[in-house]
Amino acid sequence: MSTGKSGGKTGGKPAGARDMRVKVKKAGKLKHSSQLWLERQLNDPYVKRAREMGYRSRAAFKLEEMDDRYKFLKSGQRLVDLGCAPGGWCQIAAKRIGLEQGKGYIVGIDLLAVDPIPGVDLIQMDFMADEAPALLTERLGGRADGVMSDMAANTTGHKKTDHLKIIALAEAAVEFTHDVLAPGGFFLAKLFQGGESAELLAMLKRDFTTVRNVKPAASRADSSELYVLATGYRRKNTEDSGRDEAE
Ligand SMILES: C[S@@+](CC[C@H](N)C(=O)[O-])C[C@H]1O[C@@H](n2cnc3c(N)ncnc32)[C@H](O)[C@@H]1O
Repeated sequence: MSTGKSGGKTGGKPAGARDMRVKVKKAGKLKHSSQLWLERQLNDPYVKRAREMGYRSRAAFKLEEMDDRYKFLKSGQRLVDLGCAPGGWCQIAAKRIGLEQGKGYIVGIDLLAVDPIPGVDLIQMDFMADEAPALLTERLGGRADGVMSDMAANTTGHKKTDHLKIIALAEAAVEFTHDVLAPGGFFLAKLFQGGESAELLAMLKRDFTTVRNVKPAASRADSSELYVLATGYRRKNTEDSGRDEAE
């Protein structure tokens, strides 16, 4: 397993960013944590850059940067985006697979409503709902070339609980991936550093040619957020294996 630190200092600035910190005065009923959040947003060069470039989230830069480095997004791919709101990853992926030129397909799912993105098929639903995997599979109408998950459950502030919640989401994403991914496909998911990831990573190493941990520069340095990128899917899909056994 290699840890791909994609260039530069993690949580650094995008090219061309200037220093001019904004401080938020304690206003009325604003809680201290909200004040800090607002201050961080106002001073975050990626937030500013995302606004300038018309990206819906600073997360867009994470996908852009990971793909610049590992080149897993390709023209004409069929992709699933789990936890897609507000749509930054969909925007980047759409450009890179040529969606506006009629190439490829993206289906995204989120608990939250997402404003339409040209060509992207959007579903508002809990991915953990029993019917979600079947609905996504039906919309895909065939194998996927990549499954991406940036899903993050609301944090409780309790580190261990938060880690277990994100692992549960990632495990469900892996299970779904086994049902839909085409041979050679990729899986990209958000994880957080912590003990429980080891088993998940071992599972992925069995089924993919290459498994990497990636911390893009746009991922805040003070966060334990980490992505796992698995490429070269080599396991037979559950559906196909079942068919083989029956034959
Ligand atoms: C960090 S945001 C994703 C940002 C997105 N990649 C972008 O570029 O705009 C995480 C998303 O995961 C979604 N999410 C968390 N749990 C989910 C679940 N069980 N089903 C569907 N979406 C979920 C949240 O609603 C949230 O919008």
